[in-house]
Amino acid sequence: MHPNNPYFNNPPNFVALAQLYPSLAPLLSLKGSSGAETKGIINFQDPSALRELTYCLLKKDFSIDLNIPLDSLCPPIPNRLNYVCWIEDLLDNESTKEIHGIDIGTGASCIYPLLGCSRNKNWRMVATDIDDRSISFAESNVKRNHLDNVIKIIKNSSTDTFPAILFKDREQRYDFCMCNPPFYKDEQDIQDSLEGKEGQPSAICKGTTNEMITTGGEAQFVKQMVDESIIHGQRIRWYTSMLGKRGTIDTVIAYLKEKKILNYTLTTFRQGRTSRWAIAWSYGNAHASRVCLPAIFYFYSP
Ligand SMILES: C[S@@+](CC[C@H](N)C(=O)[O-])C[C@H]1O[C@@H](n2cnc3c(N)ncnc32)[C@H](O)[C@@H]1O
Repeated sequence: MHPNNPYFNNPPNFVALAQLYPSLAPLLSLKGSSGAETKGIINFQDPSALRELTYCLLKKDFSIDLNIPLDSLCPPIPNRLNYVCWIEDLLDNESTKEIHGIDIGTGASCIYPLLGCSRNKNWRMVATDIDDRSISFAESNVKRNHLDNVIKIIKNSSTDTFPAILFKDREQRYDFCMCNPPFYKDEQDIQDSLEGKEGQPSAICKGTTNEMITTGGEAQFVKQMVDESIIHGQRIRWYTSMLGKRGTIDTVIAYLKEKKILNYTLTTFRQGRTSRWAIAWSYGNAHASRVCLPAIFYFYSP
C-alpha cells in the first residue's frame, strides 16, 4: 500500500465502523470473544455489504456521501486511494497552484475526482464517461458533496479516449489524466479471470458491461490512449492509466517503446491478495520522483 494512504498501517476497524454506522451492523459477522478481541468479518462476495462498507468508509474518513446502483462497480477505497497518492507523487506535492486533472471513465461513483479533490483543495477535475446512467449518478454524487465548483462531468459520445471537448479551449493544459479502463475484452475474458488465471480480486468485482468490457480489453484501451497522447503531447503533463492484468504491462511498455516514448514509469498497487499496476508517461521534462522511479531505473521481473 502507498505510505501516504490513510489505511497504510491503519486498516479499517469494521466493528468500530458498525458502531458508528448501524446500517453496516447487519452485514457484519462477529468472531472471537467480546471486547477488543471481537473481529468483524465482511462478506466481500456480497455486493450489498461491499457497497455499505464503501459508503461508511467514505463518510467516516473523507466526509463523502456516495450513492451508486447496486449493480455498478463498487470502488474499493484503499485501492482507489493508492492511485490518487501515486498521482500526488508524480505531481511532487505541488500545492501552491491549481492542478488540473482528467479522469477517463469515472463511473457512477466518480470516485477518483471525489477522493482527489477532497484530499487536494487545489485540484480541479474533468471526469468523462460513455455511459448515460453512470454520468447521471456521477453528476449527482458531485452535487451531493458540493464539489460541482471543482469537478465537471462530461459525456464522451465519441470513440476517442480524450474527447475533443477536453481541448476546446486552446489554452487549456492539464497536469495529469488518470484512468481505470474496463479490463476485459469479452465475457470469456471475465470467466478466465474468475477462474484464477489472472488478477483475481479478493472482493467481488461485478460491474455493468460498459464498466467491465471494452473492445480489445484494457491493453487496446491504453494503446489507444498512447496513440491519442501523441497528438495531444504536452497539453497533458502526465498521462496515466491503471492496469488490472499483469500481462498488459509488457504489451503497453512495448507499445510505448515502439512509439519512442521513453519517459515512462510503472508502479504496483498491492491490496491484500489483489495486485494492480499503473503506468505513466510524459512528453515534457517531468520525471517521477519519490516512490516511483524513472522508467530507465525500473526493474520488472514477471
Ligand atoms: C472499470 S470502470 C471504472 C470506474 C471508476 N473510475 C472506478 O475506478 O471505479 C471503466 C469506466 O470507463 C467507462 N468507459 C469506457 N470507455 C470509455 C471511453 N472511451 N471514454 C470514457 N469512459 C469510458 C465505462 O463506462 C466505465 O464507467
